[in-house]
Amino acid sequence: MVKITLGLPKGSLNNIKRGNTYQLFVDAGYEMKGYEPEDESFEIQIVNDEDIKAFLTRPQSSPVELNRGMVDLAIVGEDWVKEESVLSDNDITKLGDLDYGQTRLIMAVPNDSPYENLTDFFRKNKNRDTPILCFTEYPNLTRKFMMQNKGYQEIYGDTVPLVQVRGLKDGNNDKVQVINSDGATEVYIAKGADLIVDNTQTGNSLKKAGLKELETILHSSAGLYAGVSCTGEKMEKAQLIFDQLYGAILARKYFDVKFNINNDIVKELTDYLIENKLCSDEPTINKGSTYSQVNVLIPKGKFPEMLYEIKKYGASSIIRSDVKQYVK
Ligand SMILES: Nc1ncnc2c1ncn2[C@@H]1O[C@H](COP(=O)(O)OP(=O)(O)OP(=O)(O)O)[C@@H](O)[C@H]1O
Ligand SMILES: O=P(O)(O)OC[C@H]1O[C@H](OP(=O)(O)OP(=O)(O)O)[C@H](O)[C@@H]1O
Repeated sequence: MVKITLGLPKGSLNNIKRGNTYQLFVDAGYEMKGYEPEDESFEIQIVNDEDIKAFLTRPQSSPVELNRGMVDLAIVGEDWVKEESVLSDNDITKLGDLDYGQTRLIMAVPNDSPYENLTDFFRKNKNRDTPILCFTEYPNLTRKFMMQNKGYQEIYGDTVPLVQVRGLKDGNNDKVQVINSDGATEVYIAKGADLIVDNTQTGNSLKKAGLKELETILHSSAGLYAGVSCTGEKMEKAQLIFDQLYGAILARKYFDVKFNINNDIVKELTDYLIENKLCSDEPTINKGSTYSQVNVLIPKGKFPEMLYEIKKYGASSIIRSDVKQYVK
């Protein structure tokens, strides 16, 4: 089988508190070396799947690498895929969402600012002499968002805010400037910026910096994305990897429950479980001489309700286990 190259994220998406990609792979049945959080190596070994060649990648670099065929597949936040594709179409295909790394990209100002939203901000700053400064790691999305704003259009028409990425400048409206930040973005307000655009998750960083949200630009979470070089057999393999990862994600939401019930009550109980969606398709029944063992897969949140009800049917020897994989 052909080898597939996979970019695995460093930073927040491999942080035990924020988005533990390493644990996801372990839960999905992959044996990994060199990707333990805070002890990552540049090359990562997936010991029990030699068809995958994995590299540690900064999420903000993954879209470029996917677009240029440097990696076939990558786990990356949707925010970075969108930041990369603002100016031109890309050939990145989303295989699916992985249900972690949830953040919002927001625009923020100091807590004591008088602005209600970005339109209000532009209107109230209409006559100032100095340029409006906005710092962000996402200059493309920020500029696009500003240009779509009603207040911006009223004052600056279809001019393009100046974007500066280090020495490189682009745009024709130097009254509104979007400047690239490489991190610790919220601190720029204390240093004189008017606006920042940054990710928020718990809201702690904004609170610490004394900032409030003015606008939400987008919601993001981690996903598995395929690049231009991921075709044919590689795409088939990519799909299998997604199914395996998603199986582990789905499994986290379910319990595997077994219990014994008198044979006389099996029919009534089966109807109850199916009607109340307390099993996937139907309960598995293992019939004995007097008692049957019933086995169901149920969403975790439904367990207390089910326990209460099956006790009324006389259930005994109730066993609840975690599920490692659930591929529907
Ligand atoms: N606090 C957070 N919680 C969960 N996910 C986050 C958080 N901050 C950023 N992310 C997501 O993690 C991905 C990586 O973010 P990004 O590379 O900007 O920062 P980082 O994790 O600090 O990495 P680095 O230290 O390499 O800059 C992005 O897709 C982003 O949406
Ligand atoms: O809402 P919160 O839970 O506080 O998370 C949001 C913070 O997390 C990220 O920063 P990170 O800590 O990765 O550092 P950075 O700003 O240097 O990228 C992001 O850029 C925010 O600053």
